[in-house]
Amino acid sequence: MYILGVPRYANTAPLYHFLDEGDGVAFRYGVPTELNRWLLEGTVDLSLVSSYFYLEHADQLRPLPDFSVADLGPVYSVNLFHHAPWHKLKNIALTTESATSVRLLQYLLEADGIQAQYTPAQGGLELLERFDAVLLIGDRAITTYYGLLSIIPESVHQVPNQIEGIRITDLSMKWFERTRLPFVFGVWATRHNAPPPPEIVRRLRAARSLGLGNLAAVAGTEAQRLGVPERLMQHYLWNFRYHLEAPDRLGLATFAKAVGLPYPDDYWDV
Ligand SMILES: C=C(O[C@@H]1C=C(C(=O)O)C=C[C@H]1O)C(=O)O
Repeated sequence: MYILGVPRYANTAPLYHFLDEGDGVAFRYGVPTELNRWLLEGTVDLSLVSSYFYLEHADQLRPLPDFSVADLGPVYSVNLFHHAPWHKLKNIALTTESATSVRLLQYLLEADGIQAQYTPAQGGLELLERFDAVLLIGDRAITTYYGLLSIIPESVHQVPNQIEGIRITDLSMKWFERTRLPFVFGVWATRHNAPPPPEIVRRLRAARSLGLGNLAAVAGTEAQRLGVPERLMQHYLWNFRYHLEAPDRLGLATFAKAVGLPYPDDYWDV
């Protein structure tokens, strides 16, 4: 049985919604930090991994050439929630689900000359009683944001970045303001010694085509699962870049350089 590591997030549903288990393929669900670990351990064969984790373990992992969770500008689900202004942040609670966004946050703060203390913590906005800021990603970031919004704005230019004294800083937007590049949060990888079977990659690509071609159906399912309006989920999903195209690779290379890691530029030829 070939085991696929599947994220538990709405943001990857367009890739998996139309992918069937069976015919030699089984799913194992987890959050990015779990998937990262399982891929390295060998308990999954092909998986989404955090881009930062991939860069750190490029001696052992090689990505598919054309799969990513990336975006240009806002992502809406990698959010720092905080009361104090960005430049005053000292004491930050970090999601335990993410490798990439934790490193991205640290980079962005240090680039602005801010030295903060970081504490892994589980929870949501209640952590703001003990910390200056809390970093959330994925479904939790989306539902937390939605919980603060009293209306869904008509235009993206009306999405508030401060609600009832809580500031919402979108880390991908911050990255864009600094670099003018896309940000790659996740790639799909296998271990060096285990090339991806072409038939599986073909199935993944076919599922992605169906998912993106039928995005309203995918968004409908995910909106219901998370209890958010379909219109919000549709916009959230069509904003992603799922093909690791040249601008995304440039963004990834720039992130590697920013965090002092080599960028291998080495993908499976599949
Ligand atoms: C954009 C997101 O991307 C996810 C974030 C990841 C990370 O930060 O390590 C890894 C994979 C992505 O699916 C998100 O969950 O909000």
